[in-house]
Amino acid sequence: MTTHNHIDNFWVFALVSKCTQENIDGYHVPEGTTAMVNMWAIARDPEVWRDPLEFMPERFMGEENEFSIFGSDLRLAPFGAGRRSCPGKNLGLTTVTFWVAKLLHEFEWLPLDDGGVDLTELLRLSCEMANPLTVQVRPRRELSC
Ligand code: HEM
Repeated sequence: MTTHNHIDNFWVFALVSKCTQENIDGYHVPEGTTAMVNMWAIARDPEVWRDPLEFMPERFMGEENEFSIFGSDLRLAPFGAGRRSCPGKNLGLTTVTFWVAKLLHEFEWLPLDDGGVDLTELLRLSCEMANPLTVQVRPRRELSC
């Protein structure tokens, strides 16, 4: 199913998950339909996020701008939502900074060419790098086993 509007997508998800009706915003949704949330579109919608294309990490700070990572605020759902949301979210949240710090601390990351990092996107089921980043990784110290 395609939707003409990403806000619709937002609501389609909420309604389909209740499985109570077949006609949503003029679209016929047959029973058993798998509905995907278009997070890419939601994240770029100025009706959902102020200046969506601006790099503003502070938008996620403070109570006023706080979003729920636990699935009740679908503007951002890094761990999914609802009953099948990620059971590892607390482990992920508490350890992801550690893993990134560990990788930077233990290894030197060198580009394979001088082309820089190409952030061109390739939108599939998730948003991938169109040209994968290839790097050479060198341990910063002798590894002991
Ligand atoms: C930053 C780290 C992580 C992110 C961003 C992440 C994200 C996700 C997402 C988006 C889903 C799909 C949820 C849905 O279908 O609505 C998922 C499912 C799942 N995740 Fe994670 N995850 C992370 C870490 C982990 C960890 C550390 C574990 C286990 C130790 C884990 C175990 C699972 C499992 C078992 C599912 C399937 C749940 C189900 O289908 O009922 N995840 N995760």
